[in-house]
Amino acid sequence: MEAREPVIIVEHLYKGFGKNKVLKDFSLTVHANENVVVLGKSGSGKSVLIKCIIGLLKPDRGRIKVFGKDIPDLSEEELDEVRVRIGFLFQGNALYDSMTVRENLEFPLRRHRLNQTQAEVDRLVMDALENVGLPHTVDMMPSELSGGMLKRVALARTMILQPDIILYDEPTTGLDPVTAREIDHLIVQLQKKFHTASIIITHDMHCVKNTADHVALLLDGRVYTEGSYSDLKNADDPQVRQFFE
Ligand SMILES: Nc1ncnc2c1ncn2[C@@H]1O[C@H](COP(=O)(O)OP(=O)(O)OP(=O)(O)O)[C@@H](O)[C@H]1O
Repeated sequence: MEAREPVIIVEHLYKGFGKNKVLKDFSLTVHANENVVVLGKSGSGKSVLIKCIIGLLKPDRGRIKVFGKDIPDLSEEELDEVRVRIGFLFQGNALYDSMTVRENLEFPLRRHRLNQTQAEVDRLVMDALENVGLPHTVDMMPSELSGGMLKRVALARTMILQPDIILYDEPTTGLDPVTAREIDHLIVQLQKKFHTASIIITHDMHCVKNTADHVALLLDGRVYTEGSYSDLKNADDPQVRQFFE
């Protein structure tokens, strides 16, 4: 993809549940090869935003375009074609406990690309694990891995279909500070290597500092302010400052 090509465009998005108006005139653009952090408090609507982007929730109003396609207008088949190009790193990793690391990584391949030989599958699994520095864990069970290793394996599984977009849901939550910084580093490393566009949902300010090309602060359902990490860090506005204290 061209470096500055917009891959996700959200315009004037409104989404509520009854009286609970969660997103109100929310707009955001993510370009190819760009890490955009959406910074917001718990319950501010970050997950609702992600679900609208991947077409799991229909907006009440507004436009969402991914790879130039109007998401709310797509059929389920068309949505599946878009979703294959979007990787998702879940907060809880979503690995299958009863499967080995290898089987967990093979899972998306078997689901989406049915005509690969076993040798090709093996190579893709090992490449994906090498990208996250864990080739030696291939025959281990998730229960044998630390929290940081589980996150890396989950990221390898997300990357195995070579997505153009990765959506990270609080990638460093629950990790110790050293491991959290390793995950930040890995996010940036993978972005540089594969030129993916990402939305990183977090309220970990170290993660913001280390990964963000652009930060959007979600407050009261809309982008309250946006800019670089240092733009936000140097802001005098108390609504922005609270995230740094
Ligand atoms: N399917 C739904 N039906 C009704 N209300 C919902 C639904 N999904 C989300 N909400 C409401 O939308 C609001 C925002 O929820 P959301 O999960 O997006 O928050 P969040 O910013 O991701 O929070 P957290 O950081 O705690 O995960 C909450 O008030 C939640 O109760």
